[in-house]
Amino acid sequence: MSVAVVDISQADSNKAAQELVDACSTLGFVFIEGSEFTQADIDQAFDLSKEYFKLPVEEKAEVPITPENHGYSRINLEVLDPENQPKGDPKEAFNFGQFLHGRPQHELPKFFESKLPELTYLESKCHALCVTLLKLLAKGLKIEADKGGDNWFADRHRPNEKSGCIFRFLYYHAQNSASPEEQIRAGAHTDYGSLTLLFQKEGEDGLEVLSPVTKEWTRVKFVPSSKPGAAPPIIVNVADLLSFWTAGILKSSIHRVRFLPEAQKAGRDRYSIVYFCHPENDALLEPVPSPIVAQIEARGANRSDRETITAKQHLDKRLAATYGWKK
Ligand SMILES: O=C(O)CCC(=O)C(=O)O
Ligand SMILES: [Fe+2]
Repeated sequence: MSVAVVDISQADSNKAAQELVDACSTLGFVFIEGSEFTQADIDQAFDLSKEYFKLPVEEKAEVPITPENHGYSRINLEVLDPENQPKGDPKEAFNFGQFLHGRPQHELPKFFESKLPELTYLESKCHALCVTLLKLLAKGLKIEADKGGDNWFADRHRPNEKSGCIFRFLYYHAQNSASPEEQIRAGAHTDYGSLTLLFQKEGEDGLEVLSPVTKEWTRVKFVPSSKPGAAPPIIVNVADLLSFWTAGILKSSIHRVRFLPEAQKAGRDRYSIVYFCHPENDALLEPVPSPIVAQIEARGANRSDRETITAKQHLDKRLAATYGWKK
């Protein structure tokens, strides 16, 4: 099963909405073309990330990761798949919490303090793209106009309301071991929020999705840009809350990062950049008023007798499991 490419700049927004819902309800991963991102934006983001990871560890670790999931995560700290990967993932990361009034609401290493305008620009562009996609998804799910219509998800993702959104730089070190478990760089997992944007570089593939349709691992290969100056198509995946909200119609698929033996042998590094979009903390995870979702609900999914929790309550539970924080 290959990953569909959806052009969100096409004139017929109903067609784009339908294509997006089709991709999100089958593989749960899709390439988005026609966004506002330029190649220069992407280059700027990766340059910043590389400069940071090159710093001495004391400088990177000026702000270590907190239970809120903000800060520097050293190699092997994150355990995404504890059963198969008890040692943790061989990767480093820096997570920026939601940007409000031009900065994340937590301390930053000095290096990032000096880069706030660039970081704010990139983060807000990521959030804006997620809102555009959430509007298309609401359109494709035919959410009733008098219940919020195309804005139903967007109204629960307002940029200035507190949320668990995370902008993340990732660095997978070269590690030239051929053992199969060392090829797995990010253990199999699903994402916690509503939608995830993923930027990867040409020649640094590695992402694999477990297709809910074929039950096989599918490689998400880099797709080059088709328009000069535009960013290459951006990988977007459905995360847990959007799946929960739609009674499983949109698929939050299991994925992982695995280096192929060639990349492993060549001792190649990999950098990726991820934006985890989350709903506002107080958003209730109640079923969306879509006739398509209602049909599934009638068959028993997301039963209404289940307690309705908020996005924040859901996130706290997931983080406690991933980093082993005792809550
Ligand atoms: O680095 C990647 O390509 C994927 C990372 C990922 O899935 C995650 O951080 O949740
Ligand atoms: Fe992920």
